[in-house]
Amino acid sequence: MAPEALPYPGLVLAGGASRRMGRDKAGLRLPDGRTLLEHALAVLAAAVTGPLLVSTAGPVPPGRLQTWARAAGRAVAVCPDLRPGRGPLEGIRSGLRAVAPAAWLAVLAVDLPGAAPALWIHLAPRAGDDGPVLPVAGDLRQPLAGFWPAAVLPALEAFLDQGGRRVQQLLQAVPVRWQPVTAAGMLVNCNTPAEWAAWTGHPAGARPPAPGVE
Ligand SMILES: Nc1nc2c(ncn2[C@@H]2O[C@H](COP(=O)(O)OP(=O)(O)OP(=O)(O)O)[C@@H](O)[C@H]2O)c(=O)[nH]1
Repeated sequence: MAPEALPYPGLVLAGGASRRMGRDKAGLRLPDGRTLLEHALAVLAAAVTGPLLVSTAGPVPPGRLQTWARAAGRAVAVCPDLRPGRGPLEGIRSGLRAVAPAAWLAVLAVDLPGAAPALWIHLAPRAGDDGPVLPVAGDLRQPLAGFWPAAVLPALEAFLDQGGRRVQQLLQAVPVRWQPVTAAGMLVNCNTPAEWAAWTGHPAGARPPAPGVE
């Protein structure tokens, strides 16, 4: 892990249906042979020192945890959605509950292949933060790579219980620190086969981006 790694738990969001991609995004392979999930686990393992969780829609086959632990370089646990099929906010809710009483959870969606550990170190929660700390590069806001606080859990639970799903809608109702970053490639997600082809054909797809994010 990076020397500046932060003392928080980490959660990789990997419970989506990947409808637009047409196959499970978590299993897509980067040019270096690792799956997107293995890559995401290695990124969070370098960024934070706390327990690592994989947020899934349900239980995972036996043996999967060992593969994930090898990728992370330390133990990994599964965090199944308490109520599956409700989108990434359900994964974050289930993750925040699983790591209680931790004050902060480092979150990374599995479909963000450009994210690097320096992003979380740049976003590090500060005294006075009482809502998610999330990156923005120009017009590109990325709510699924950053820090989510336990303090947001009551609002998040109420939002989900009322049938809310859209992350942007929740973020209008809670305080957010949008932290500017210049490395926009860290925030780009791959949802479709065309976006994936564009990413893996890009030189940055073959290696982690440069560590600086400011
Ligand atoms: N735990 C959990 N993660 C989810 C869920 N839905 C989406 N995610 C994750 O959230 C991130 C963003 O997902 P989306 O692109 O919005 O949805 P998706 O289901 O992956 O893809 P589409 O079916 O094409 O919309 C990805 O890392 C997904 O794995 C869910 O219901 N539970």
